[in-house]
Amino acid sequence: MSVPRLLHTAAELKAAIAETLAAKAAARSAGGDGAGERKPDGPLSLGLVPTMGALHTGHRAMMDAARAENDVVVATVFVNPLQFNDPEDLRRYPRTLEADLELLGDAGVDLVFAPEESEVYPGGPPLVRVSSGELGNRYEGASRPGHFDGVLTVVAKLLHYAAPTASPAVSPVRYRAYFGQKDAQQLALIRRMAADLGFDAEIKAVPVVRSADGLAESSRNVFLDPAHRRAAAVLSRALFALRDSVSAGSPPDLAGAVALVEAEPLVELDYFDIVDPQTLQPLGSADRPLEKPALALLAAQVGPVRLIDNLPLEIPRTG
Ligand SMILES: Nc1ncnc2c1ncn2[C@@H]1O[C@H](COP(=O)(O)OP(=O)(O)OP(=O)(O)O)[C@@H](O)[C@H]1O
Ligand SMILES: CC(C)(CO)[C@@H](O)C(=O)[O-]
Ligand code: BAL
Repeated sequence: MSVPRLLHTAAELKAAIAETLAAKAAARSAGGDGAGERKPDGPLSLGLVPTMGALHTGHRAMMDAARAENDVVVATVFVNPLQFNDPEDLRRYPRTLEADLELLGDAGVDLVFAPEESEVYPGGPPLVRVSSGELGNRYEGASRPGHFDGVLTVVAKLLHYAAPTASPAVSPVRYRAYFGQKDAQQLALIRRMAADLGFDAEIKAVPVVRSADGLAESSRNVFLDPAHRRAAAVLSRALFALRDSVSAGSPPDLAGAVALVEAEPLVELDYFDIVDPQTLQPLGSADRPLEKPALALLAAQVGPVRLIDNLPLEIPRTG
């Protein structure tokens, strides 16, 4: 296991990125960069993986994806107050930096940026923020007002902090940023932000990692007691039942999937819908099979925890 370098300020991070890229470039020209599948004569690459810490196997999958594709991997650990609409949720959010650093070291991450709040927001909450627009007001945004403006604002800042700058020694550098498919609306919004505001980073999605009972891994799962944890498994069961009906060529049985969740007394459903994966516009009708690939997405309160989950719905191939 290697020990990643821990940086607390944006200036330290910039310098460490430049240094690490220069070392990779030097190792390459000396003929021993260990680039694996990457072309030794192609551009160097940097992968950024933003997180809020309390890392689990879902985060590990993102680190592994970034490690496999890039010369330098940077993870960030920052519980962003701007995206919390509920102060109690922010106060109790799990913070486990020591264990996180172990996981990140094990995953071969090069640099970890774990800033204080005063580093990211030196003048207090920022006046100017990224607006998530209409796409940020639906689903999660309807239940967590301001959440996605807070997410996009911090992601924009993190993308700036970690952006590799070209130098005579290191030029050019490919820039990739990794986000989990579990937060489907967040992913769609980050893709839109990158396109609409002209960010250089290529946005990469990592599939949802689930535990053996189907529950999507999430940092907040630690707050589920055994009964709520068992009950929460109904969410993925309902998603998979819906996907099976669609794969069989039937109209999506959304009402059936909702009924399955509603039969579980410890689970209080917030929304369950079938949407276009990019625009999150509702799709599908109870009378006709789906005409294009879609996403089933849901959120529910399970005891003290708000859980979200989603599953792609592929239309069956014809012929
Ligand atoms: N089970 C998972 N599979 C794949 N990616 C995940 C999973 N859980 C989280 N991620 C991704 O990890 C990144 C960081 O997420 P975050 O640190 O908020 O963790 P989290 O488990 O989603 O926590 P919580 O939902 O409790 O806030 C996000 O891009 C998120 O989509
Ligand atoms: C992308 C993110 C790290 C921004 O704080 C957060 O929303 C998360 O962990 O999904
Ligand atoms: N992964 C989503 C971050 C949040 O719930 O604030």
